[in-house]
Amino acid sequence: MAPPPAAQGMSSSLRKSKVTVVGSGNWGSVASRLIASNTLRLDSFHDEVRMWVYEEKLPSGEKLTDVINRENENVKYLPGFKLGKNVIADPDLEHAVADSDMLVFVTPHQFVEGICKRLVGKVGKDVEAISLIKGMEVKKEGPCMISSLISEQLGINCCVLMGANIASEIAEGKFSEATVGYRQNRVIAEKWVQLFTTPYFSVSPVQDVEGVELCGTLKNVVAIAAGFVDGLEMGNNTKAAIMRIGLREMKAFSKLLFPSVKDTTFFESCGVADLITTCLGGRNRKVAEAFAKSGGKRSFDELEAEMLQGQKLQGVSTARELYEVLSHREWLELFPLFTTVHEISTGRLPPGAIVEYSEHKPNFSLVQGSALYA
Ligand SMILES: NC(=O)C1=CN([C@@H]2O[C@H](COP(=O)(O)OP(=O)(O)OC[C@H]3O[C@@H](n4cnc5c(N)ncnc54)[C@H](O)[C@@H]3O)[C@@H](O)[C@H]2O)C=CC1
Ligand SMILES: O=C(CO)COP(=O)(O)O
Repeated sequence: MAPPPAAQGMSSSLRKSKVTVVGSGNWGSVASRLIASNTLRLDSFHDEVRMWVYEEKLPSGEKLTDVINRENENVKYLPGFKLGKNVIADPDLEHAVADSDMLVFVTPHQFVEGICKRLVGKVGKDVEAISLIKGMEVKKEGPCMISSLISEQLGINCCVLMGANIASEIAEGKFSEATVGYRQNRVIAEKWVQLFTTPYFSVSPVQDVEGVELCGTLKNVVAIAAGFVDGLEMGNNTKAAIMRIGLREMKAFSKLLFPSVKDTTFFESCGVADLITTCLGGRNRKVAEAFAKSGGKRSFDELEAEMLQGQKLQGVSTARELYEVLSHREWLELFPLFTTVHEISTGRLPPGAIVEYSEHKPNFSLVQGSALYA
């Protein structure tokens, strides 16, 4: 008879686990740095951390991977911070994950499916994964969370880590919290907590993968709305109103999609705290502010390329994906803020519509018997 999940976790924890980080952007680099400080300290992990790099040429003509391995620094996505000598950058995806027991996925969400396709059959079934990726995919069958995509394509378990985690602040060692969402195996969740926790990075496990991941995903759409408000100089009260309405839509949408999502998850770092930090200091907010200042005349793609130097926004594409789900299920009227963000981002409405539209009360009767907005 197979041992119970807890016992499986115990026996695997006796071996040293090898960790690979799949992704090397701004958060990917900071996550690698956090992890590498812990694998050196903790006996249960191999010291070396592999970091898969989507290879690119720098203006100097050198390959990014070569420079990272020479300087021990991701000069493009996290300049000014050493990663730790035990971080090895690897441009070969299949090689980077070979022999790893623990995979940390941290790329912009639009690239995950392609990455997973390349990894099918290359990852053992007992490998554990965690996704730090905020976003979702929309399939014919409906929305698919990134952790499910990883799990289904690779046939492995996948937890999530989300939270109020602006990467540059964590790189500077400023105190932050994060939430690990897990499905059943608490032992595995604790192992991820151990791998990420430092004196300035406090991680708590919550048994609610979908709730944690939807919080991280949906707050990026609210941050776009907050950026519009900033660009139009509407003030703090309006921004707070947008955040409140946004949080309410986040909770309602999450529970419609997954009734198992817990109310308490919205009070964890992944919930209200991430919403606040992203609406105050995130990239989605910043670019949306510039979009509104331009009166919607400059496109998000253009502003992203100009302002973020290779870093990627997730909020605009998530708003589009969300809109697809909402219109397919005839839920558009239930989620006026989410809907309006997409309509403004695509130029169908002017930035000022963010307030005119999102203050409308949703039509509760559309969801029969639901106490979603109670
Ligand atoms: N940066 C932050 O403060 C935080 C980011 N996140 C989330 O982490 C995830 C990853 O974001 P970051 O690490 O910040 O990335 P980033 O936005 O800084 O960098 C973009 C990354 O995408 C890579 N890339 C470009 N084209 C690619 C392709 N065709 N295939 C694969 N990779 C490609 C680039 O090489 C680079 O590593 C996102 O879902 C984001 O929402 C979560 C918390 C904080
Ligand atoms: O997710 C984040 C903070 O937790 C980062 O948000 P941005 O992508 O808007 O910078």
